[in-house]
Amino acid sequence: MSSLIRRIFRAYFPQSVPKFEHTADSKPIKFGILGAANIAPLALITPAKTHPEVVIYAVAARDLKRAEAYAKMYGIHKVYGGSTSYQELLDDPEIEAVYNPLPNGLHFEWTMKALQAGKHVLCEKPIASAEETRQMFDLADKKGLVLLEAVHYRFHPAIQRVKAILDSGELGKIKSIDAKMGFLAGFVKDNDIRFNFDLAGGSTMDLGCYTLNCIRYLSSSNPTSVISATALPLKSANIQETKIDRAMTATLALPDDVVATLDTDLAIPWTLIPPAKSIRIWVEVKCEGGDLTLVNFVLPTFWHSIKVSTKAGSTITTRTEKVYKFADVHLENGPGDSNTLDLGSDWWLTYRYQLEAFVDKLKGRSPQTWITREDSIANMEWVEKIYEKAGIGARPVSQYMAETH
Ligand SMILES: NC(=O)C1=CN([C@@H]2O[C@H](COP(=O)(O)OP(=O)(O)OC[C@H]3O[C@@H](n4cnc5c(N)ncnc54)[C@H](OP(=O)(O)O)[C@@H]3O)[C@@H](O)[C@H]2O)C=CC1
Ligand SMILES: O=C1OC[C@@H](O)[C@H](O)[C@H]1O
Repeated sequence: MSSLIRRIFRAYFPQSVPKFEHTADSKPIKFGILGAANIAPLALITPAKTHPEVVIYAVAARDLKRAEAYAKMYGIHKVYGGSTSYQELLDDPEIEAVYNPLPNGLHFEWTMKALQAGKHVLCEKPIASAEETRQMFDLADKKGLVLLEAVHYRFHPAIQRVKAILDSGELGKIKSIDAKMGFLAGFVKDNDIRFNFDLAGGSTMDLGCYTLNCIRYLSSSNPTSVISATALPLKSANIQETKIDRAMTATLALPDDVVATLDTDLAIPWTLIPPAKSIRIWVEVKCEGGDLTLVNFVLPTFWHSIKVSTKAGSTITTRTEKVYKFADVHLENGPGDSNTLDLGSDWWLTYRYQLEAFVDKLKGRSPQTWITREDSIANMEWVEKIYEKAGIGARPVSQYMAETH
């Protein structure tokens, strides 16, 4: 328990760990944030405090007062406010990298504009439609800029350890993968961007992008078909949006007779949750020689558990692993540099590992993990196929006519 509290404390109050000071020579990368977004403190501002090569330099918000209050609260030097503030931030020559945590439906427009302005971009998940994603990476490539979809959980050693166990053959061939992510009702409010169809909301976009990504990552494959997909609409007195999937259940066929299911829910009814399942963020892989379950694959820093059961005849042997930093992990032929084992601390959030990789890429170093263009595009293709199969259609694409040169 004490290490749980210590991890959470250090993750949220990185001032408590040995500090570094930026010097005139250190020339940190100046980041600008588009929007005074709820997620930015956890996903970038706090992780940046322990990265010696990063400074969160500016924030833009549609309302100046909101931008000012946000900047004050998080110690951000420069503020842009008002209806033209996002573009003004992009035009700031001091800024080298832009974090785009806008609603999903605005990712395409503002990432394209950021790339046009010559900025590297860390764009929140789910990145955009598959076709838009292609255009975003084409432009990034053309401009020689870094673009990364913030699929943060993939940068953490816990999921990489799970992948290494599966790839090692210890459990034999994969038969099925079941990935779930959901929140109890009330966590997401009716007016949240996640329940707004025009802003490309829905649980498959918000949570399904993780579960699908996890299925694709652990199986090292893309689905071959969507066998079934059922969307549950949001039943709310305030929202009559039938195209918003409060919840989605989909079954996917994968190569080699692997079957996967994903389950997402932005408002799980309280009565349906037995206490043991109250953390509804897990992936379970059944193999010919045993099973593996990772509980809390998305935010493993706080707490997670990797349970591995191997079968030998009628004997089942079970062990539990926890992997908070790379030094804890056995990654045979693991990805990235040979100094992987030195990377990270047990309190590093997935976002801190992700920031390390983003900066490494930007500096021309070799990141420990990367989410490739192909990975981002394939994930969105299958999100769209799930929506089509469920009969509620893919999310609307942006009306923004991008300059692509
Ligand atoms: N990586 C992760 O773990 C997480 C990722 N996310 C992703 O981050 C993104 C933002 O999520 P979250 O921080 O919860 O979102 P917020 O509700 O905080 O919205 C983000 C910003 O969007 C801006 N915005 C611009 N136009 C609109 C509009 N028409 N309606 C509403 N907001 C608008 C607002 O900017 P302004 O301040 O200028 O008004 C707001 O600050 C999403 O893509 C989500 O999927 C979210 C949570 C976790
Ligand atoms: O990690 C997350 O948890 C909460 C979700 O609603 C959010 O969008 C997601 O990225």
